[in-house]
Amino acid sequence: MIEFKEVEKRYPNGFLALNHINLQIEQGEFVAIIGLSGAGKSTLLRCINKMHDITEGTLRVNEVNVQHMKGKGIRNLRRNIGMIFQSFNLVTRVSVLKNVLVSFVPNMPVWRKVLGIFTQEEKRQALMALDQVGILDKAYVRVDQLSGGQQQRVALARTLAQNPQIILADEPVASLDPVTAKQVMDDFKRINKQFNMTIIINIHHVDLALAYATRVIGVRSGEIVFDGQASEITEETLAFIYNTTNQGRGETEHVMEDAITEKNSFA
Ligand SMILES: Nc1ncnc2c1ncn2[C@@H]1O[C@H](COP(=O)(O)OP(=O)(O)OP(=O)(O)O)[C@@H](O)[C@H]1O
Repeated sequence: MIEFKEVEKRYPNGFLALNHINLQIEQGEFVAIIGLSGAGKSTLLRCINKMHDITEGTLRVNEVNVQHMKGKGIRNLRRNIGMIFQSFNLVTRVSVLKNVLVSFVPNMPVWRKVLGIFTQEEKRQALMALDQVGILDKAYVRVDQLSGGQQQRVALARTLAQNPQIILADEPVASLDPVTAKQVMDDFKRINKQFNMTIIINIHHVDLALAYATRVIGVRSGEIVFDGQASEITEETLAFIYNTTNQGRGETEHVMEDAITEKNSFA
């Protein structure tokens, strides 16, 4: 379980990116985090695996307090939490299989790391992970010869080989075409069901969020303004999350007004 209690994240420059975050995510949930650009989605996600440190409150992952973790504790936390990025983060000049085998490196003795030697069991696990995302036939192909969707699947296989309980995905389909994006979301859904892995995705495509996630968290200006089932989301809720109602004046409106004022001052 992931548990935020009154969490705040203030960046070193003083900017308050997260405020009053109270959240419990149970093992096996499929959660989509939505909100405007700059709302705090990535910050929220990256606090979970300690890529960012929270500045107030408590954050626990499987009952363990994350903010006091150091060295080995952080490595153990990250072994249990896979992370997927929009940019795939693969080594493109080497084979798909080598990229997946890298997931075993944190557990390897130094001499094996230096020599890049992997056991038969590690190779078997890496190939199984590739099979789970449907690209086993690409195992010996160089990553730069794959499409964007295939590369994201390699990234997913690398995370799966690590056998985590939780997968955090930061805009995993943002750079993919709609059909490929759907295929990658299908992979996430299948993995979520098959292995009861918790999946938490930051996503700009609201239609995909509603179609795939069972729970949706709406973030606006660093605060959670919606937390519920995807089926509960209405047009009004979305307008509120995305700040397009009369309830709040969005930054866009200010910018538009400033632009009009500026234009008139030149008239
Ligand atoms: N290192 C940093 N120092 C100061 N402010 C930061 C830092 N990183 C992010 N921010 C600010 O924190 C806010 C939240 O950023 P974050 O990246 O979490 O938003 P987001 O909702 O993920 O946006 P996007 O959808 O564009 O990725 C933004 O206003 C951003 O400018």
